[in-house]
Amino acid sequence: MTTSKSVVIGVLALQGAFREHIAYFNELIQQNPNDYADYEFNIIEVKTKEDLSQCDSLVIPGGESTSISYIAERTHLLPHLYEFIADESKSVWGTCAGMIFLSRQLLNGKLNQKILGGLNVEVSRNAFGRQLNSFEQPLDFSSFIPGCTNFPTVFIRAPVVTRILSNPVHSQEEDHHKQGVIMTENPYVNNASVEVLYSLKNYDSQDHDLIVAVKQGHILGISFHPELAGDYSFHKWFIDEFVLKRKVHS
Ligand SMILES: NC(=O)CC[C@H](N)C(=O)O
Repeated sequence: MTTSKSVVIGVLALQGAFREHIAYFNELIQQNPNDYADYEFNIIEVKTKEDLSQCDSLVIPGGESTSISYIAERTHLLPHLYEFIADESKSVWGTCAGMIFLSRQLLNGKLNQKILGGLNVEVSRNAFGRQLNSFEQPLDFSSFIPGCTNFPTVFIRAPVVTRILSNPVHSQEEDHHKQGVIMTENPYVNNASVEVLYSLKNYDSQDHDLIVAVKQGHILGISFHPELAGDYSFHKWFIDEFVLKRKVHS
């Protein structure tokens, strides 16, 4: 008899679209029994440090990054989140507000908003302006997700990555003297290199590219909401390329 390996994926359940992520993971695991025959998955809500301590992987959903930060602080979860994302045997995925929460520097944070660090990037919240508060666009992610040529992305008051920060940290680039710029208080610095997975090309009036998906070692950050796409490809790729690779190698 073979015993299956237990894998726990936690979804931070303080605020935002955590139920949708949990449903997507459960459905895709059910629909792909052959791929996951060796594993027993448990997808759990994370609200406390006890929940977090069970997890091999953590997903931080979209929602409102200020609320997620304030609740994490009020419930004393922040130091445990700092520690979790610094553990490179784990995998971490932030979507939309979750990516904001994982950044090392935030251009337009709210007063006392905290960020976890982990991704050596600068992020801007609500970066698409009023008329594009929310939009949907099919994108070709096949350069990193095999066969995923037409993923229905949903952007809702979405952030973008405005800068890749250098490593080690140079204090002069951190702009902490500028009003509204928030820096992480987490001492952890991710030493893997930041890979830009996807940019929207020539996006604004000055033809800038807008970075909407990045990977840095064990951490993934994306600007949009894959748990509203009606397509499990992104969740499957996260399990296959992040969760199981880390789990197997740890
Ligand atoms: N859909 C989202 O997660 C929006 C993010 C939100 N604008 C924030 O700042 O947190």
